[in-house]
Amino acid sequence: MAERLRELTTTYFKVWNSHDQAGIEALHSEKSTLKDWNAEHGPTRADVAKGIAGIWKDVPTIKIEIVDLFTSVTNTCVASIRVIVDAATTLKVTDVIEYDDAGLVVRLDAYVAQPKPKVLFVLGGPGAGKGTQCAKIVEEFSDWAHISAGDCLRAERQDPNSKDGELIEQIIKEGKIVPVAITVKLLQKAMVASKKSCFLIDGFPRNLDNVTGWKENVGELGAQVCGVLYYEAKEDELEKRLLSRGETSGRSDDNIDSIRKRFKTYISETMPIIDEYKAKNLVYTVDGMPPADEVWKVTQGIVRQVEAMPPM
Ligand SMILES: Nc1ncnc2c1ncn2[C@@H]1O[C@H](COP(=O)(O)OP(=O)(O)OP(=O)(O)O)[C@@H](O)[C@H]1O
Ligand SMILES: Nc1ccn([C@@H]2O[C@H](COP(=O)(O)O)[C@@H](O)[C@H]2O)c(=O)n1
Repeated sequence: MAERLRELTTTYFKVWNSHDQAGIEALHSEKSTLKDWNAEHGPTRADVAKGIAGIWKDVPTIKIEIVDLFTSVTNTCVASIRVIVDAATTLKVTDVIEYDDAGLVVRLDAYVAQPKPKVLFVLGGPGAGKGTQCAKIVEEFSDWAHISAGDCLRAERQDPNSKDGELIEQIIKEGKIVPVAITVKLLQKAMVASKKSCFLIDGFPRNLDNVTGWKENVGELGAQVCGVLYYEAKEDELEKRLLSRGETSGRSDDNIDSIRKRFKTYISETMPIIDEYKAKNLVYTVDGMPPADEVWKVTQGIVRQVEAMPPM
């Protein structure tokens, strides 16, 4: 039975790829249905074939590749397939195909996997230019949203109804890291609200607790982490930048005491995380010392590279 189902299914996709309407009709039983994420055809084979021919007409380049076939003692074959729409678009689809005793398709249900959102973590010392570069990215690349963990926490602190506001304020002033249960919830809320497909998660993950919290709450099912965009700059330059920003930012941590505490936290808690990602070859290191427009040229190239990565 298993071998027969494999043969029938392989033949089915061969005919499908030849875009032969009469050929595909002949592989369906007289009473046959087809349902996918977009449409429903049947209950006759002529109607199903007409529906499939409509897809070929709309997308003449469309092809299907079999990834895997699953069989059992039933007369149903589950096919994991790749639907190659064009050079830029491939869909991961699972077809559940039920055959009759004559080997004709009586029912085909197709399910599409939603591509996972792409994520770039953005790290670097305080004042390294993360926010400045992220703002440029979202201006140039329309699929991307900039979500700053620090901004999320500052907004939460401002919310008079938040039970975490006071704790966040104390921790930010001390240059320490807020428990991830608070931060990751805010990040997820911002991701959902943005309706974008690619995310710059700025200032995260800052420590091991952040890494664990991301894995437990978002994880590999929730996002495709494409790497870490890491801005490297010297501490004395960063101190100058932050003191200058502090003249107008109104941030309670842009003062010399908090700045020094933030550096300490960065060295002891964030650097080891960056090193871990480096060991996994996931870090795009950018020299953050030159003027912002020069840093941008490098940043731009990296985002293009990440955009070109196949979705998972
Ligand atoms: N390449 C650069 N050269 C000089 N100044 C810069 C550069 N990039 C950013 N700045 C300035 O430095 C300050 C800090 O930049 P920015 O806010 O982008 O850093 P950040 O890494 O997001 O900081 P934080 O982690 O504290 O939020 C800002 O006043 C910004 O205008
Ligand atoms: N993952 C994070 C990010 C930030 N914080 C706290 O916010 C402060 C400001 O962050 P910026 O990225 O805007 O500089 C930071 O010093 C931390 O106190 C955090 O706890 N967790």
